[in-house]
Amino acid sequence: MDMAMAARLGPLGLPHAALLGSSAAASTRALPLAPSRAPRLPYPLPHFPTCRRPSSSSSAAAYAARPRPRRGSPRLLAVRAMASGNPYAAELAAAKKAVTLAARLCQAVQQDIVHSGIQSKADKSPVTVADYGSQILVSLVLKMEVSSGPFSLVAEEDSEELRKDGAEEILEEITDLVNETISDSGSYNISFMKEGILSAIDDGKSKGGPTGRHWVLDPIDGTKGFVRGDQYAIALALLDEGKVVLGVLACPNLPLSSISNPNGSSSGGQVGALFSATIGCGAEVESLDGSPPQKISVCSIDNPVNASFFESYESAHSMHDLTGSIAEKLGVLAPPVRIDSQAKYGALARGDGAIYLRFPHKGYKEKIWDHAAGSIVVTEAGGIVTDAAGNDLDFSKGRFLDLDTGIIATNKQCY
Ligand SMILES: Nc1ncnc2c1ncn2[C@@H]1O[C@H](COP(=O)(O)O)[C@@H](O)[C@H]1OP(=O)(O)O
Ligand SMILES: [Mg+2]
Repeated sequence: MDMAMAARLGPLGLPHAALLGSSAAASTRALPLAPSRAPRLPYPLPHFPTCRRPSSSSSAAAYAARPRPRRGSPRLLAVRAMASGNPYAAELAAAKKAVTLAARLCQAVQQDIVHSGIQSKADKSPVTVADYGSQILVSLVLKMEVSSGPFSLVAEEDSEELRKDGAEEILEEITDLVNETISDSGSYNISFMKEGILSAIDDGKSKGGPTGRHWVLDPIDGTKGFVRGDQYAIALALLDEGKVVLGVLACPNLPLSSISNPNGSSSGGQVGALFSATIGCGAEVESLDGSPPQKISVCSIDNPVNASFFESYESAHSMHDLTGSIAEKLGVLAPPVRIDSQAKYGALARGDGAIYLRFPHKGYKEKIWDHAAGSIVVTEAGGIVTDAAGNDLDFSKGRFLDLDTGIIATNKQCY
């Protein structure tokens, strides 16, 4: 970086040199573990038939007549979208449905990991199952719910490992878990064979780019937090002509009430938050169990002395010494709040804290699925998300973000 650039004031009113400079230690406040919830699915699961369409006419009639939640057809949803003035309302409804289903699958697996103590062993297969399972569910639900135009999904996983010899058992587990989650939800009378499961994963191979529409998915953002039994998110966004136009963040372990005061819960300790935002329509939060959405906005703190700031729980993901130093220069007095995943963007968007600082170690390339959903949730809540040089994040360049300076999210007063 040249001296002229370093001398210019950057985000947070600091010179760029201060944003990219060196260290100061800081004490931390980590978000306490979310209260555990009873698993909704056993794991590992018993094996189910891979196709469960009812065969006899009487069981078919009973199956068809079972109580199911009401949902609109894609055409009806599109009409509602136009009527409500939100041109992406159908996509938003589909996105919420997709991540809610994926969150159920992930919660079941996380409960099993935590209860069995698997996280202390080298066996990563439960995480793998949840990662793939989440991506498959989101891919399948989007394809079933959003019928207009070609389907493009930029997502983290592909099926290469699952197609290798020796992966049959884990593929069967994933297939069963996906089918069981769909069946339990009561939303669809359908189940999938292994080939359908593999191709749903591979739908996520899109390269994205500046033209057309692309869904962007991190099936489990914050894998480390997921394995620890802590925070993680299912993050889904929609790009239209290179811009993020919609984002949803399912945060199954995030308290519904503010985490700025972990002892002062106002919603009975309920966990499981679903953040959503559509361009020009603001941001909302609702419970993953289906409470009505409520508008959210970033906090109005204008003096960093009164601010708290978020950063990665993992020091391998963001340089804690650098962020500590930036916070010190800003005059922030509170210790950092360290939590995993894009749950940080959600918490910032509803005003739980004022600043999120992310400075990965040199050489790390940020992927678009790690910021697309979170950034629109924050900007639609009235906040700002830029790189450390003050540039907007550019999601139109393919699977990676073209930046190497770190990311800052905050409200307009502190920026
Ligand atoms: N070395 C790294 N530096 C920065 N981020 C990383 C690194 N390794 C993985 N990540 C990603 O950082 C994100 C989590 O960041 P945070 O620390 O804010 O929770 C995840 O997307 C995680 O990937 P993954 O989604 O595979 O877990
Ligand atoms: Mg991620």
